[in-house]
Amino acid sequence: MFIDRLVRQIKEKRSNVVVGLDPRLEMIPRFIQEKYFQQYGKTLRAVEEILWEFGKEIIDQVWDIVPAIKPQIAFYEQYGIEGMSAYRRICQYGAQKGLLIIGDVKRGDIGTTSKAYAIGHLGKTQVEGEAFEAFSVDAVTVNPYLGDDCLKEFMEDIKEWDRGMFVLVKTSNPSSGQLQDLEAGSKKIYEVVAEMVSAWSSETLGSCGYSSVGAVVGATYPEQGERLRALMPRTYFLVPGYGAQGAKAEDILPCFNEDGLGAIVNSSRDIIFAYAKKDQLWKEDQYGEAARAAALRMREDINNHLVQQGKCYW
Ligand SMILES: O=C(O)c1cc(=O)[nH]c(=O)n1[C@@H]1O[C@H](COP(=O)(O)O)[C@@H](O)[C@H]1O
Repeated sequence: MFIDRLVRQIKEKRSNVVVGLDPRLEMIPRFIQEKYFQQYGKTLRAVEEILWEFGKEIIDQVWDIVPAIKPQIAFYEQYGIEGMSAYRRICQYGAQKGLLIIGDVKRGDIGTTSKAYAIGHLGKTQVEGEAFEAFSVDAVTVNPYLGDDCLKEFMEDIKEWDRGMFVLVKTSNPSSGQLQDLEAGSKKIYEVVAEMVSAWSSETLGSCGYSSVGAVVGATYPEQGERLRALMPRTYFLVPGYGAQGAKAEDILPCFNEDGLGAIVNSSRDIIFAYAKKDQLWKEDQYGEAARAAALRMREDINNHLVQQGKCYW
């Protein structure tokens, strides 16, 4: 099952780090941009190759030290078909390198439309009896705010194709409390969503004891993280917000269970653009090595904190 593959990789690599691929064109080293603008002109075709070369190098540098990468589709989609082509090439290459791919697509719509999203991003698209993997990845992020019938459609493809999903429960952004923290009867909205996710989680338990249906829980809200950990003991958390959004290792500790498992922590900008940080001495063409060093630092930071709490699996 997806979750067993994830936990196996976490243990083998002793790493709870997910590298987020959120490529911002203007931050990609100039020498890569110039190479392809010379070849293809200032076109979307050039951008496809720039996104591909940049992402491939990051993958080459981190595949052996992290269990998963999380390409954020918006950063590709904004460049149209060419951007989506780069997204697909990156997902396929990451999978070839043995990484689990979490497509950060944040989809969710009425049932029938969700089904089409699920087929495109998790399953196989049928054409006259022939099956094609369009963007198929190991897991996707899903927006649950249309309710259960939306999640049900993703569940079908998760079960059929052995995939996973991470459902937005408590997001990391500053305004996340505006709706998610509202009281609904005696509960907060995010607690109601957590109960929904927990129910779906129980249908896809792997042999590791966790479920292929996970939850997104922002690192920037440690108190809510603790509450959610108690509400969803068997649900794996995808925890964004470490690094650039200000969360530290101590903030993500409540998202882990006593067994040292239960959470994977994403960082995007701080890793992939580590070479450009003011306090670093990296040259532009060392951007991949800088990303590897940043991912290793993050792995050690989190592992040291887990050890101090007695929450480690090794
Ligand atoms: O689903 C997500 O991944 C996500 C949920 C959330 O609550 N907060 C959040 O930041 N994210 C994503 O996680 C990544 C964070 O990027 P950095 O802030 O650069 O580390 C972005 O791709 C966001 O879209």
